[in-house]
Amino acid sequence: MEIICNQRQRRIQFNSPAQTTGVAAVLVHKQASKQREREEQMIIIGNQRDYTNQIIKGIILVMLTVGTDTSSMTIEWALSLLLNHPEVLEKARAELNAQVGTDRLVDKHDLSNLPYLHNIISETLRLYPAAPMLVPHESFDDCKIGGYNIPRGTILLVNAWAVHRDPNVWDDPTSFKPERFEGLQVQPSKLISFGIGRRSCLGSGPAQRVVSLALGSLIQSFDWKRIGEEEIDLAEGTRVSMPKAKPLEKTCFRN
Ligand code: HEM
Repeated sequence: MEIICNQRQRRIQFNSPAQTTGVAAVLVHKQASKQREREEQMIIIGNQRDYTNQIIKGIILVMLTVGTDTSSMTIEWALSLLLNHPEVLEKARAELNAQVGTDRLVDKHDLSNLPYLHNIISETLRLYPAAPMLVPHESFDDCKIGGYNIPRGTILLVNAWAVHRDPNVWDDPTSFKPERFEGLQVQPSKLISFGIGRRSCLGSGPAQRVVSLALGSLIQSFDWKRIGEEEIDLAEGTRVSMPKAKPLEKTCFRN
């Protein structure tokens, strides 16, 4: 991260062609123009906060860390669920074959035609939210939640995992049923894998697209009939080892 920031700064210093795509480039570029204006090492956004080198690096590191584990974990859970629900996998494959065909991998233009794939991802995020307790929030005023008086300044955790498995909210909550989302506009307060409100996940749109593309390509590429063997083929001759599908409930939270 240090290297990226320094390199961007050097480019600006030596008047290299401005590259203003990518978060690092945009932030460092803004910093440099303000720097020239104010001859200081900081930029002020909204007169509220100084964005120093350290803060820029922090922002980028947070984006990288919160964006990678969450997405890869969701893809892993989705694969695991598909391995244990071959009928769902077959339906997803049929949708991909019909909408994308078999001579190329899914791309971003296909995503709007793949509702069942989206339902699989929603159902995966419902059963295995990557952030089961979201992130801690602090009440900025006295308030009442579920009949409890919460004083201002209390750290609050939201148990998304429990909301997603609440039988008062979902039918047959512990079963993996992507069909439950068919033709359904889910209330935002029911499916809160990306949080809710002003501090909800900034990357929810891109994250859903990335997960859809990765999962769709995997479904297309795997030689699914051979699951259970020690190794299976991915597209273009890559081989990966593949453990036999195990019952999921042994590895996750319990109600
Ligand atoms: C499946 C993938 C992801 C899941 C499940 C997820 C989930 C979440 C959750 C639960 C929160 C906290 C919301 C709250 O407490 O109300 C959050 C915040 C955040 N997420 Fe994600 N996230 C994902 C991917 C990403 C990606 C790809 C990025 C960006 C590259 C990203 C950027 C952020 C940021 C910046 C915040 C903080 C927002 C704020 O505090 O205002 N996330 N995410």
